[in-house]
Amino acid sequence: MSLTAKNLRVFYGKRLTVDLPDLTAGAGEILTILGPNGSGKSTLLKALAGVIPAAGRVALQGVPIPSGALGYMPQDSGPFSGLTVLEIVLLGRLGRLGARITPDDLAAAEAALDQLGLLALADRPVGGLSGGQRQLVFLAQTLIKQPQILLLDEPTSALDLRHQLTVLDTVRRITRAQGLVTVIVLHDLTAAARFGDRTALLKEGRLWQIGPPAEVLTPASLAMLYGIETEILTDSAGYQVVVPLRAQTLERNSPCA
Ligand SMILES: Nc1ncnc2c1ncn2[C@@H]1O[C@H](COP(=O)(O)OP(=O)(O)OP(=O)(O)O)[C@@H](O)[C@H]1O
Repeated sequence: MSLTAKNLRVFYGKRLTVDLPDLTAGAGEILTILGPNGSGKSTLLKALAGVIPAAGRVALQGVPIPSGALGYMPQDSGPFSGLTVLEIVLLGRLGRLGARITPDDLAAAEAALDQLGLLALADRPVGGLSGGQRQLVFLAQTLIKQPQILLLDEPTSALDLRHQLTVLDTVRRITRAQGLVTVIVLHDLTAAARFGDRTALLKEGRLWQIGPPAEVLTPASLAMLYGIETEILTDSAGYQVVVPLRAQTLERNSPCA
């Protein structure tokens, strides 16, 4: 099973924001998407998820992605209702919920909450949670869909270090065990090196480099992409650790300037 995108192009007005001739991600693989602010990462993920208009073709095994096969977690999951954590997570099964919630639905929701350490919050209104807790709740909602394709936009941006590890470990375990195609937008280069099988570097909406993290996350590529000097170390498990040393001066015409 593989996810393919061919000639994917997204325009905001007249501006070509994402232009990707060819991108493939395989089953059991985690593809991380990296790039500076404004380089088009979220737009690419939205186009893959089909939530914004895009030219080109996105397919799972050669056919359009069935909606039930897709688990997409956007960067912002608000606005927040008065629904409880359990209710929000159950909404992830909306496509399968019948006229009533079955014991299976409840068991699946509780298992997803338990997996992310959220069971104690089950009856709390989601609007009263911290940003990190809400991020975990919406991840649980995405996972309970049991999708074949997992598209996660900065899923750990609000999380403390323990929860970052828990979430990325969980996502990796599920990806491997269930043969999911997982695409994650991240800003954390070290996390991308540790949890990604391949890394795609986006530059001004184009796929600038793609490959195993050890090949694409080099001081030279990071200097060109982000305008930073870095040192790349290796941790005791053999993963790269990217240490930012200093930033070069931003150019006036950089995408985020
Ligand atoms: N709805 C929109 N309408 C018009 N332009 C948009 C819209 N959303 C994003 N853009 C622009 O498209 C470009 C890419 O935005 P996108 O959010 O995809 O970048 P990103 O790489 O995810 O950035 P970040 O790292 O800051 O989240 C930016 O220049 C942004 O200003």
